[in-house]
Amino acid sequence: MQARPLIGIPCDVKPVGKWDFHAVGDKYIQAVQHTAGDVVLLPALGDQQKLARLLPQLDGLFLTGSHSNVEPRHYGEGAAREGTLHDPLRDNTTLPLIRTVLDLGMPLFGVCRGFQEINVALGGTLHQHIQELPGKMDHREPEGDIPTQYGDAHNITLLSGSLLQQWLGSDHTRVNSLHQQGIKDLAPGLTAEAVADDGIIEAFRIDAAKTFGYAVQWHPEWQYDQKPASVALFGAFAAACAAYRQQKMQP
Ligand SMILES: N[C@@H](CCC(=O)NCCCC(=O)O)C(=O)O
Repeated sequence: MQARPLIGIPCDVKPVGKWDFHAVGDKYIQAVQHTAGDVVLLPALGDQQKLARLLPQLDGLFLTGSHSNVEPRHYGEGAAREGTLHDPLRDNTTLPLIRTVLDLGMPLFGVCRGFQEINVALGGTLHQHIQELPGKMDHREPEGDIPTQYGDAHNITLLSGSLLQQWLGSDHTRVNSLHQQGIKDLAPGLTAEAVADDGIIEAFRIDAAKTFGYAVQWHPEWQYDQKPASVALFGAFAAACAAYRQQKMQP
């Protein structure tokens, strides 16, 4: 039996007691492990990390969400508000890694913070507090238990000609929402695929991606095998990772 693709997932750096740990949320690991391939957690070692030896072993990269924000200096803005949660080691790992895997043609799938990281890595910018902008909705997670927080929160419009419109056979769907940052300037080379009713971009494709290059602002890993958009997204990512591995195995 052919070995499954290997899918890299960069870790967050989170304090546990007095120590920093490199960690990834279980729901991300389960979604990727049950759809696309065997998960390989990538420690957030930033430029200490010599990924050159590891990258050739990988067949896809998945960027998770996180409560931490991308540091504004990465998109040319000043210091964030006092008390904002950042993860500089994750930034220093994912932002260069995004550009490297795109150069390699490796399938890339970003979720929430991962969606924002790809936009920043390719030259875009972010709103830092969407809910404070005139005419914008509050995209932050609702109060309540996990099923409430990850339940459908708002409509998104699937743009004409988008992959999501093709995959779902519809012009709209409903998604969960757990973020207060969002795309302000879409990076060059990204094409919006879906927008919220307030105009916030909720999905984009990476135009120059040689295989799968896609990211969404919501959380498809929640009920990854039940929600049609989740099944479509993880299915397309899985197929791309398998094809990428197959192509690498060619003599
Ligand atoms: N911090 C950013 C990104 C938000 C995000 O990824 N939320 C999910 C956190 C919990 C989880 O991993 O499910 C922002 O606030 O926009």
